[in-house]
Amino acid sequence: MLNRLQLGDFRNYRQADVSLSPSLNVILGDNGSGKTSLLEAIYFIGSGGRSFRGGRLSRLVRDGAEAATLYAEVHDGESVRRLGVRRTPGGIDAIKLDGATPKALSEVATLLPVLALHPGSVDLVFGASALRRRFMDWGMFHVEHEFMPLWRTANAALKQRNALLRSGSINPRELGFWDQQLAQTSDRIEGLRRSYLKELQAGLDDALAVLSPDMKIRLRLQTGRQKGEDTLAALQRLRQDDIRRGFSQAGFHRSDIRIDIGEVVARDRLSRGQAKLVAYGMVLAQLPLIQRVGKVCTLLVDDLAAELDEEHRHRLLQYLAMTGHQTLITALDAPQWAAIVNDNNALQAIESKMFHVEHGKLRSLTGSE
Ligand SMILES: Nc1ncnc2c1ncn2[C@@H]1O[C@H](COP(=O)(O)OP(=O)(O)OP(=O)(O)O)[C@@H](O)[C@H]1O
Repeated sequence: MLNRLQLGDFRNYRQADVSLSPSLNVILGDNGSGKTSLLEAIYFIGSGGRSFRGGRLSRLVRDGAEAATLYAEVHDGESVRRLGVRRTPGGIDAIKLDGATPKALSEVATLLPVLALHPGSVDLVFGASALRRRFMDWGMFHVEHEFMPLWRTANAALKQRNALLRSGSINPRELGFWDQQLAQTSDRIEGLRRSYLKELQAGLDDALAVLSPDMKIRLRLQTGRQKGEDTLAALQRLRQDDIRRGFSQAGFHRSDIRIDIGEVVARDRLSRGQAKLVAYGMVLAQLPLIQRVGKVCTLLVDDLAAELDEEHRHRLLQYLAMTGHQTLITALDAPQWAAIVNDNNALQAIESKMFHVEHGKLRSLTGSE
């Protein structure tokens, strides 16, 4: 979990230094004050340099500044690790972990597992398949040791096969070799994803039992292949079409999570509000899986009041109070937060910290920092 975060020239923050509670952290501030940016900084560190809101990453650097700097003290269960990152508008140009220099921020992404519930989360239901693939692969990356090396091998095979398809002079034996490589690694990834989705389903059932007890959602891996066909057979069936298009149409990179409600595809049936609950449920379903391998997640919850009605906000907070993961949650002001917490005894019992942010200046309302 994240103990301490320092920011320099990140979005509208010139400087910030914050010591976080291991349980609940409430960030209060008006619209445009810097609440989301704080969550975004944490997500950036934990996700290997991504943002959960769209837009160009070059905009993370404060206007007029040369580079944004982020420094985090992360408790990884055994000791405190110190991570520093510098990002210029052009990209990350320095990383330090306990004095050493990792090659990429993604190399240290196991350090701080972060999940976010935010206005874009609903895209897990309505958005493109790539988002759902990334979502399940994120979980496997944290819980399944074999996954990352396997994914890298599969990705290399995919690149080689695609390059060959586009080369204009295709040696059938060489293509056959890459078919085998891509098919073998894809089938193994598919096996891991199927097991992962089974566990995720159990977590989703638990989360929805609190969030929206009447909603029964089923998750299944969708491969896009014909019934009874394995990846190698699909690659061979699609070979001529792949050559014409210049890319591979079967493999690990085409899987998707099919989300059903009853017998219907959820995105064709659910309202936007219901889809948000499903998406939140899916994100929360990752928490127990991460916990099982001895890790603690940092959960970022942005703009809850704008996202859910009162009843579902209440239910979500009830669930969060049960999870025991480090949470940061934003709200406009103390009365709004009080209304959100309302009579939630479980939440009131949690040791929390409260912060206020105004024009990129953060101050603690509970501690001495
Ligand atoms: N690169 C940048 N340099 C300076 N300011 C920036 C930069 N990028 C965004 N901002 C500004 O930072 C401010 C904080 O934005 P942020 O999204 O964190 O606000 P927020 O408190 O979450 O607001 P809301 O409640 O409206 O969601 C905004 O005024 C935004 O215009």
